[in-house]
Amino acid sequence: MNEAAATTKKLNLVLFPWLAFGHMIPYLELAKRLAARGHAVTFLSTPRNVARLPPVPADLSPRVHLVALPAPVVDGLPEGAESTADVPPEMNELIKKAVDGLAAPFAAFLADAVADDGGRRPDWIVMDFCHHWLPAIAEAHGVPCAAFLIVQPTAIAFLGPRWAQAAHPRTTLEDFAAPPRWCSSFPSAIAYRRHEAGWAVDAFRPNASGVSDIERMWQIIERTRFTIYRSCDEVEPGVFALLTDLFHKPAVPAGVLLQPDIADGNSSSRSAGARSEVLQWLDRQPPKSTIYVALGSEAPLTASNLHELALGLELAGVRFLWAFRKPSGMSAPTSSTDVAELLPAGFEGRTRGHALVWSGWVPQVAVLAHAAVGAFLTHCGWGSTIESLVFGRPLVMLPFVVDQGLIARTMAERGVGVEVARDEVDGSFGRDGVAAAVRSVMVEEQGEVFASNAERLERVLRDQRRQDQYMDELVGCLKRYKEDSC
Ligand SMILES: O=c1ccn([C@@H]2O[C@H](COP(=O)(O)OP(=O)(O)O[C@H]3O[C@H](CO)[C@@H](O)[C@H](O)[C@H]3O)[C@@H](O)[C@H]2O)c(=O)[nH]1
Repeated sequence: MNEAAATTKKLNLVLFPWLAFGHMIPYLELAKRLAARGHAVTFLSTPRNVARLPPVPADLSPRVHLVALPAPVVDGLPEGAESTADVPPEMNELIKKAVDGLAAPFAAFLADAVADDGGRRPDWIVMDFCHHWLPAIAEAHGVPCAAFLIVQPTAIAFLGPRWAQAAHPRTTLEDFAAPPRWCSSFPSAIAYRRHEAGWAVDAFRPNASGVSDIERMWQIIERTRFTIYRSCDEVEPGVFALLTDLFHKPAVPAGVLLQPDIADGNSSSRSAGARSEVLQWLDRQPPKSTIYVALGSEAPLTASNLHELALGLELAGVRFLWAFRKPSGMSAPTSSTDVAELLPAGFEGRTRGHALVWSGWVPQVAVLAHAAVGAFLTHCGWGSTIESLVFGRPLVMLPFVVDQGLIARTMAERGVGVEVARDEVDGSFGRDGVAAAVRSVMVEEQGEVFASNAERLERVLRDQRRQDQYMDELVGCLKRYKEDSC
């Protein structure tokens, strides 16, 4: 193909995320950006997940095909459970078994697409961390694969490639509480705390799905041509060069993948009543007066953690909007009375007037875009952290599992927030620590430093031209690496 034809050629891509909405949504954002550049995308999942995805804008929908593979039956998985949102966190391994059960339907889908002479042959398959069986199927049909990982790139470097684990084996909590030798460019503070490191220890061990998470990820990175990440050098300077070096494969940024119209708070502030109720409450609060509190759905909070958090917010004496989730192991609150029962006695009465505890879905991006929000108390999921940075909201950080501790350390190093003080060994925290962290960001003088650092990063990340350039460069890689395997 000559150079001009290669530049204009439109690609046909298959995107296949992990069965979790925190993964499907950024994959859909990637799909939309590829479709906006004229490429065709087939988005694979299972029937209930496809039905629950947000709609694709009409101008892009002709080029984004949502395809539902039949959901496999997995022993122990409740009927209709097709994503991590449908099961308690301890059942996530069964969702991985469900992913593995998609190998045969995927093989049939690919054989059919490759055989089709109507132009459905994929140029690329882009997959998530857990589809370790997929590259072999794709190789048999001569279709190249790329990985798209939506956790923090710094955390992937910290967990390291296979050779690093062989050369410097890590098995204990202490091992993961120290900076790895292969990340000498990291600030020394970037490591798990002992109480968070159990997640990393477990990730290196085979789990109920039969394969460890790290083994899945290593195979994906090793057997694909390059790895795409949801981040950019402005957020994590130097990490892409480090990852390319560590894994001997190109590590390519996709940018922050935040929809500009949502980013401006438009589309998400209309529609469903529950959404607008939260935003209407924010409309009545003064500018930058309110801290938004949300700890994701996976945080292993205990009832006592929940009380200390509540009492800490009360003690801080600032306005707050709390996207309330029940601690795992308890049944989900269905009414405001249920929520009140999970909170300290009298809490709602004492905070009414300057706080809203909301147990339904919160339009988080629109909330973070709202002028009344001054900071975000977060579990440091990568999606939440990026959303906060794009709107220049400083962070009060309470990380628990996966990459969250490493994200918190990275953001503290960048000066955009502070962690809630915790016991180093058991991870417990108290109301005084919560109140001190909230006040240091929302009330005290040093809060201005966090806010101005966050605003500086916001300005850089809102440069849409730069973000578009990341996507154009990614498309360039898809074209280049299709011809020359790397
Ligand atoms: O009421 C809600 C609840 C969630 N969200 C959205 O849901 C996403 C949550 O994503 P994230 O912050 O990444 O949280 P989790 O899904 O809990 O995070 C898991 O996945 C992340 C990768 O995305 C990892 O970094 C985390 O460690 C892991 O726990 C965000 O886009 C939120 O805006 C809402 O809009 N409203």
